[in-house]
Amino acid sequence: MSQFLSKFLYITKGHHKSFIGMIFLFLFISGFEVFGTGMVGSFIAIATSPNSIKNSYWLNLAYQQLKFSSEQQFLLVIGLVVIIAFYAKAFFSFNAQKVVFEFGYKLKGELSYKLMKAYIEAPYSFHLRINSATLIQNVVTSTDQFCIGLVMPLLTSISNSVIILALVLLLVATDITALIFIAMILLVAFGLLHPMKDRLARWGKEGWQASREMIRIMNHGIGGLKETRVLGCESYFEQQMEEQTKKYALNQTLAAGYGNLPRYVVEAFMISFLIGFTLFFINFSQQDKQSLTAILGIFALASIRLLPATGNLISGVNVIRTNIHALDRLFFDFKELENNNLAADLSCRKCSPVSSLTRNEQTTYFNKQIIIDSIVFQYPETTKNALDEIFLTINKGESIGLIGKSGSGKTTLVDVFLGLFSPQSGDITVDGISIYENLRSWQNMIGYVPQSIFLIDDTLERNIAFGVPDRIIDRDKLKRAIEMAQLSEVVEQLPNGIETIVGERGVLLSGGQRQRVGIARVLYHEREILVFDEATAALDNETEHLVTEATKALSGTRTIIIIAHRLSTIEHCDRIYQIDRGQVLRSGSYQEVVLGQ
Ligand SMILES: Nc1ncnc2c1ncn2[C@@H]1O[C@H](COP(=O)(O)OP(=O)(O)OP(=O)(O)O)[C@@H](O)[C@H]1O
Repeated sequence: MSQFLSKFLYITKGHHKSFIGMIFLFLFISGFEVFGTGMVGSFIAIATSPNSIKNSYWLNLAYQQLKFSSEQQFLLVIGLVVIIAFYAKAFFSFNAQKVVFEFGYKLKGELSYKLMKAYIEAPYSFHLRINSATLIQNVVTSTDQFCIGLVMPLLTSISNSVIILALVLLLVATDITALIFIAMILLVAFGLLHPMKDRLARWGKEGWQASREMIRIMNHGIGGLKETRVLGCESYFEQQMEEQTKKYALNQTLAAGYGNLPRYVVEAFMISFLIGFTLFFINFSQQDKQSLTAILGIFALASIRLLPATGNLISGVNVIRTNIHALDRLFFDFKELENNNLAADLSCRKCSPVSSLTRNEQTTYFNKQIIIDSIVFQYPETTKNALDEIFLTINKGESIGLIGKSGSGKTTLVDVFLGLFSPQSGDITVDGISIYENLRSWQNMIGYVPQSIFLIDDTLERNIAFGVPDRIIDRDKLKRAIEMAQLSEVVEQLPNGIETIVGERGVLLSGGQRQRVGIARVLYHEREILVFDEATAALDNETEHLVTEATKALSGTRTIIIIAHRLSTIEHCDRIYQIDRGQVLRSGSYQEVVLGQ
């Protein structure tokens, strides 16, 4: 319980005051509820026997003090008080419900946003370990389950508990025998809950896992649709999906179905109690039948209210148990990301906070030379260094070619250079200043064209001016970038020019066209240092020639680093580094390194 509480308080940081406010609101409403219910008992008692005014201390006091002239008049006023109390209760309950919904959905929105922000800003290494299906599942479903399946039921359960407690007190004040019966019923009801606790949590968790698997299977089957179709392995994914949908349906059915079981049992118990109590009263109590009518009046009404409140409380607790895994998931991710960021900051030796800098601000200046100085980098859970004291120098305006066998460390070197991985030792300096002093500023100088270009399902224009709001897209810059990336002809042929939607991951474009969009993107963003990771791999010979010409034209004005498999694309480079097992094997001009002259 204390663990639940500490996790809950951690996730709902900043909302604790609203929680306390709502609890007070529930207390206030239950006051109306109990007062109204108590008055109904008195109303029935006076209606059936006007003498009961004299038998009750409070009724008699009110009757005398307010100077009523007749019992009918008193009954009329009590009736009106009951009606007003219930209308007021209905009004406040409706608004309290609204407050609960507003709070729950607002919290869901906030958590989804916070989680997305935490994921997108998480160290790159975090994303190498976690499947994107889990992230989507957490942002969309786990936040839903936490807010709608845990926070809201928790609030309504608190409200129901307050009502139950108040009604029980009212019943106990009416007749002490009731205390024993009520205590027994509640004990049995909660006793029924206990053995189901772990099962409900398990069903909830397995249902969640099945829905995460469903997203993963969709990603795999549809994401690789071409391969799926050509290999004819649709049934493989269909079967996997069928398995998971069945698992999901089974677990959800069990959780939802058994979650309601105690409610029905309590209902049956309550009726047994009413009948049992009446029989007990008739046979053993010394009081007259009229007081039985009055007592039963209160009990019947209290039961009408007590029943749903108890049923709702039990269902609420069960819903919470089913969704408790969402609390664990969110807590785990928020904590892990917090620790990761802390660790990243610490391992980033001289790192200063970078978030205050926007993407175009720059405090790093590059006039002479970049030195990659004895960088050592090892991937987590591996024993070998992917980069082993690698040393490179890059002068401003130079074009550098990186070559080497597959697995030699070229991509890792570029990832460290881009600031995605923090090295275990060594440094990267720009004119003598470490890039780790302000990583964001360093990244603001770099444009990157990866092996596989990520295109959003949007217009060509938004894909090139990636991440720039429409209203500040610079059309001249866009036109220049399109021309330089040899895309003008492609744009002319597209049905809506730069307004053409390129489809998910750019499926409406050819591989070479996608690459050129990636190149146009870095050119649009006018970064000083350009990194091409096998950017020409998907180009046909003619386009490759055109793009190489374009990059060649940038030589001297930009500093360029190219990882190339086709040696012809780096012929024009000022210097070639041959990488082998995370170290520089050879360096020099194209003639020296590639041709061995
Ligand atoms: N996420 C990772 N976790 C563990 N090891 C990795 C990871 N990524 C790469 N490696 C390993 O690091 C080494 C260098 O890989 P890298 O991708 O940098 O090579 P590369 O020269 O770019 O290869 P290629 O030309 O095939 O792209 C390889 O041994 C590879 O297996």
